[in-house]
Amino acid sequence: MPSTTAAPAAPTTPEAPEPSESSDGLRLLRSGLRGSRAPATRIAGWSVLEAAPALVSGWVTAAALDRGFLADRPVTGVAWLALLGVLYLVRAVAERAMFPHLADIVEPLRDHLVRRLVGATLAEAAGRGLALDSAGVSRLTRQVESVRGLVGTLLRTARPLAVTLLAAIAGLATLSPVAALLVLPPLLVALAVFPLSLRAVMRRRREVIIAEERVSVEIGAVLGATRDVAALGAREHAAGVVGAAAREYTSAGVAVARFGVVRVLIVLLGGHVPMLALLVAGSLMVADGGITAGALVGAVTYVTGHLVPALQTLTGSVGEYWAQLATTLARLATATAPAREPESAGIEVLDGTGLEADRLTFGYGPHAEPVLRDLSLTIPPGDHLAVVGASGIGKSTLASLLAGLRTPGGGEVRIGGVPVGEVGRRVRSETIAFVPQEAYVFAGTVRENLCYLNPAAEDADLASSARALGATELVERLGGYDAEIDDPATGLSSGERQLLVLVRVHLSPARVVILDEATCHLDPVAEARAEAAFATRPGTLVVVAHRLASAYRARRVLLLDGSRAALGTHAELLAGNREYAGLVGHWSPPGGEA
Ligand SMILES: Nc1ncnc2c1ncn2[C@@H]1O[C@H](COP(=O)(O)OP(=O)(O)OP(=O)(O)O)[C@@H](O)[C@H]1O
Repeated sequence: MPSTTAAPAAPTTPEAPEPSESSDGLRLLRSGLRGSRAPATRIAGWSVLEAAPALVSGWVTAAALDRGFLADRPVTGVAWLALLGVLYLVRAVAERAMFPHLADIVEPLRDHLVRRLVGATLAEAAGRGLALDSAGVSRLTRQVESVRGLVGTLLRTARPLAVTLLAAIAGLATLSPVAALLVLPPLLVALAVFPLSLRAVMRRRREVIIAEERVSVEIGAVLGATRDVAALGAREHAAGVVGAAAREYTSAGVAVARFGVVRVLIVLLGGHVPMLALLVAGSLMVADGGITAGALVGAVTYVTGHLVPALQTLTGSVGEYWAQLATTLARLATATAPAREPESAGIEVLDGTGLEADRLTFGYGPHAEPVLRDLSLTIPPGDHLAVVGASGIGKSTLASLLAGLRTPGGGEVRIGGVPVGEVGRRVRSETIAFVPQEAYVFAGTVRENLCYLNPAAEDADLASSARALGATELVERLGGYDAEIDDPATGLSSGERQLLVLVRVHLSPARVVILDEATCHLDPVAEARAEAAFATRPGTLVVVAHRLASAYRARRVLLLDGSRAALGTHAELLAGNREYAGLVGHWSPPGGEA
């Protein structure tokens, strides 16, 4: 996908999903389950067989007692119980038969989420002109795996639980309506209270998950800055930051544990109170002949064998799984949502495209040593500047600051006299094209790829840009402008992808082009041709150079050297700057390019 510019990336601090995010999560789940009707119907069919023991267990127990053991016919009693045994075998077969259909729901869901996630991440990288956040993708892919696992687990626990509850209630109501009247009211109240309590429990469980993440983020930040922590004597500060996160985690865990009492109350109300009512009122009714002893024991079987365990599972593991699922889905929904335009559009008209860096300071992290410190620089419209310096000195960082992709810690970057962060996103992306080393070509036609930043481009413009970049042969080899590029990752070499992206940017309206090692996979001749094509195109060219030739070709060279910077022509720097002369010497081994 194209490389262009946009607003700086927001920090990714974990936050509790808002209710709207939760419903976004549910919508995401629904969209992932949309094609699952057929396996769901098959699972429902097997669930009927699975429900058989829960449905008839009370009936069979009552018959075994009334017609068998209590009527002095033990063989009949055993035969009834044997029938129950057979039904449990049937249930085992049904559960086994269901597994492939569960996979038919869970695996397409996973594929759907991964597709959404990768698509959104690519679109984000293309829209912001930033390198692909592969660490973020892999973190979110783990969350997709966790959704897949949780949905599978819920299908294996919550589904049979619902089936058992319904079957046991139906069995009890038909076995003894009187016993059902004793059991159902408190059970239904408990079932009605459960969703209300679940919201509160879920909120607390989410807080635990978020607090846990915060602990790992803080530990990661401290571990990543151990040298700075030691150098600045900030051990106590670091310990305090991690300690605060750990305390937050502990208190969130304690709050969840306290809420465990609600779970006990629901099981007590829905399971044990009916049980007590059955034992007290039922024994009186047996004495009166209102209910047989077998039916009473059958009713007790429904309560102890099915309803109490179902309530325990519902308030325990199912609630836990659901809380985790809702949290993870909300995160994924946020991560896969299409990027929203900022409310305020920013400045819409630029008075010129001159770039100014004014006392620019930037460090990765609030306590990290700045990569750039107090750097001032003016790049007039039409300039051709090469940025050079040792590896890791901050060339790419400067390039992304100039493009407005990062927010400086101090100072500012202006374009046309306006702080680059205040320029509207559309205007900025039309004015500045930032081309990173990683070239994004998306699946689609050659034309769609080349015209992404200039959809109105005519064939003549396309041909002219392709010719200027030396990409005509590549376009022909791909089958022309309307040929499909099915698999850019494997069907094109890195150099070919870079060439296509360079044509795309050459064709764009951008009047400031920043090439951040965007030609590193081209051979020196192709690279020279590409730079010449941009240098002769109207506008400003900034090249983060990885070969001496780029500096040699540029009108001016900026040498970054730790906290200092030197600016001049290649010849001026070579004559007057020892570091630059050293860099040129390092760059130009005997017989090497220059
Ligand atoms: N996202 C990041 N988080 C933390 N540190 C970073 C990040 N990106 C770069 N750095 C560090 O900032 C410093 C400057 O990096 P930068 O990529 O700007 O250097 P560079 O001069 O472009 O290097 P190279 O020539 O190797 O590409 C390096 O020490 C690098 O490790």
